[in-house]
Amino acid sequence: MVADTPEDVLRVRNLHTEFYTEEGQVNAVHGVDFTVRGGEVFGLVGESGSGKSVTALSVVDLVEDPGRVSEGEIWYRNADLADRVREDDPEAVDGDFVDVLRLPEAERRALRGPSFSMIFQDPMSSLDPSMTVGKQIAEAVEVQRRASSNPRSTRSRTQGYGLGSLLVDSMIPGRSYVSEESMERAVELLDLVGIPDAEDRVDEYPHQFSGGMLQRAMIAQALAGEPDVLIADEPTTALDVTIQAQILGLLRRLQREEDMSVVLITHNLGVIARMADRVGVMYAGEVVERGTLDDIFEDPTHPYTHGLLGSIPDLDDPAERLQPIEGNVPSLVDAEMPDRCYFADRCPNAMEQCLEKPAERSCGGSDQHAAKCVLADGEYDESRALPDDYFDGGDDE
Ligand SMILES: Nc1ncnc2c1ncn2[C@@H]1O[C@H](COP(=O)(O)OP(=O)(O)OP(=O)(O)O)[C@@H](O)[C@H]1O
Ligand code: NI
Repeated sequence: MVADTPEDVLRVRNLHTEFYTEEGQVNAVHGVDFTVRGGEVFGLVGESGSGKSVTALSVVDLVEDPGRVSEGEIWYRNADLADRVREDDPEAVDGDFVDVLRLPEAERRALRGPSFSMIFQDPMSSLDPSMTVGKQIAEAVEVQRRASSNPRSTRSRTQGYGLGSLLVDSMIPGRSYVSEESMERAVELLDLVGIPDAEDRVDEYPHQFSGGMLQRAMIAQALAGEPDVLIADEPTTALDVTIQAQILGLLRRLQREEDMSVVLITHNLGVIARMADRVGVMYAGEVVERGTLDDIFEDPTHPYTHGLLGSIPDLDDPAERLQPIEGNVPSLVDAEMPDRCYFADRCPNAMEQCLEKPAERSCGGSDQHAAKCVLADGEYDESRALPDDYFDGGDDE
């Protein structure tokens, strides 16, 4: 399938994910919109706590208690799935797209592997230390095989052959089953991700692998289901620079060769610059700016994006320049969230208009370039600037 303009694979709309804690409702993801196209790298960037991971976990249905997706739509393009679902729940289908948030639990879980797959900063969050690397990958292959052997049967899907239930099965001693074929595929996958002597290493345990090799093994496991979308959450943060570059190169190569979309989550704009086709910038649970790599790097609109890019030098204290933006990530506790632009108290360009919550506006430039900021379609007006001490002792600390 060759298309001139890549089609959307994922359309996330107005996503809200909240945690219900003793401190109150935490709005980790608060009205997030973004689109991922076929075969691209979509970068999600933002400071710690901005909601990148929770956004990703919401897509793959791994948000843990006390968290819950409370609102929004996650449209995933999959014609077969759309055909199957249409009859039972026409509301959940739009052309070839299915809103996965409306799928029954088991059906949703079954997407993990063949549709969406996720890798993390710590490979040991995905790998079991007590099982050989090869066997773990082979098991992930089995999941895919079972899924594709019966692609049109809603019934078999709803019985759930998600990775979770499979892992539970395999934990019963003697019950674990992987075919020779799957094991061979595991060797292929280890080879594909650049593990030398894959044939031998397939029988080794995770502790026999170096950090970089473990990361590769986790990627192999994530690829076993031949996912349409691979979500990589800070996949290289824990690695030294050389290995980091290798893993990023690997992800790029795989994304091209396997025609897979990658959602790359990082707080490192260097990684984004090197990898991403399009970018979403997150702040306080929102995507505050999105666009092509050029839009974001050459023509950033939101002062937060400027701040991340380091284009606002801190003249008062050069030592602080390593810290991207002054001030703290705001509280996401619902009751403490102000009814205005969440960035206004840190914004060098805050104006009276910013005391109202900004809607997303088009920035001009590429048609995908948009920002939740009054500067997207207006000029900075010094005469309406908020005084420097406006927020001191006000609704913020
Ligand atoms: N299990 C949880 N319980 C309560 N709050 C949570 C939980 N998980 C995440 N949050 C909240 O959700 C917000 C977003 O967290 P998230 O992990 O998505 O940030 P992030 O952008 O991925 O940051 P980092 O770069 O540090 O990984 C945080 O403010 C955090 O307090
Ligand atoms: Ni995170």
